[in-house]
Amino acid sequence: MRGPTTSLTPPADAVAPARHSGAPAPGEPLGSHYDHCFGCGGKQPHGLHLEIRAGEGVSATAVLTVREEHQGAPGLAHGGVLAAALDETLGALGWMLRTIAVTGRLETDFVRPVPVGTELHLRAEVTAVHGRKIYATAAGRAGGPEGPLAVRAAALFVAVEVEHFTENGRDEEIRAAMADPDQVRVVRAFEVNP
Ligand SMILES: CCCCCCCCCC(=O)SCCNC(=O)CCNC(=O)[C@H](O)C(C)(C)COP(=O)(O)OP(=O)(O)OC[C@H]1O[C@@H](n2cnc3c(N)ncnc32)[C@H](O)[C@@H]1OP(=O)(O)O
Repeated sequence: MRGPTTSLTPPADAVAPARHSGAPAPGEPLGSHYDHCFGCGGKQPHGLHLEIRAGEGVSATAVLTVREEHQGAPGLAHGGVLAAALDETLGALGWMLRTIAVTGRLETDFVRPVPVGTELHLRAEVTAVHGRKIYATAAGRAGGPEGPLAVRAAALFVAVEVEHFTENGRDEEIRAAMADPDQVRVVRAFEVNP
C-alpha cells in the first residue's frame, strides 16, 4: 500500500521526539484542553467526548464510541468524524511534548467501514521532529487495541506561538478561556509551555 506524501515523510535530518519530563505517566488521562472542544470537551454536547490518555514514549490513546449522531451512511460512521477523532488524538501529542502545535496536514486512510456502536481504539504517536514540524501517525482499531485496523492517518503538526489562538480566535471565546480561574485549564486551553 502506498505511503504518505513527501510532505509527510520526515527529512533525513529530523530528530527523534522527546517525551517531556512532566508528561503524565502512561495510562493517565490527559484531560480536556478546552471544555468546548469538539474532540474532547465535556461541555460540548455535539462533541466526540474523547478521553485521551498518555501512552508510552510520545504517544497517546483514546476510545471513540461511535454513536447514532456520528453516521454518514446508514448505520456507519461518517469519515469526517473518524478523521476528527484521529486529529484530536494526534493533537493531544502536543501535551506530551509540551509544545503548542496545530495540524498542518492530515492524510487519512479509511480501511474498513465502522458501524454505529463500535468502540474505536485510537493510538497516536510522534515519529520525528524537524524544527517547527512534528511528524506523527495514528491508527484506529475496531473493538479493542488489537482489533482490526479501521482507519489510519499520517500528519504534520506545526508548532505555533499562543498568539496563533489569541489573534485568530473569536474574541468572546478567547476572553472566556483566559478568564477561567483554573490556571491549569487556561494553560491547557492553549497548550502553553509551563
Ligand atoms: C490548544 C491546542 C490545540 C489543540 C487542538 C486539538 C485539535 C486537533 C488539532 C487541530 O485540529 S488544530 C486545527 C486545524 N489546524 C489549523 O487550523 C491550522 C491552520 N493553518 C495555519 O495556521 C498555518 O498554515 C500553519 C500554522 C499550519 C503554518 O503556517 P506558518 O506560517 O506558521 O508556517 P510556515 O508556512 O512558515 O511553515 C512552517 C513549516 O511547516 C511546513 N508546512 C506548513 N503547513 C504545511 C502543510 N499544510 N503541509 C505540509 N507542510 C506544511 C512548511 O513547509 C514549513 O516547512 P519548512 O520549515 O521545512 O520550510
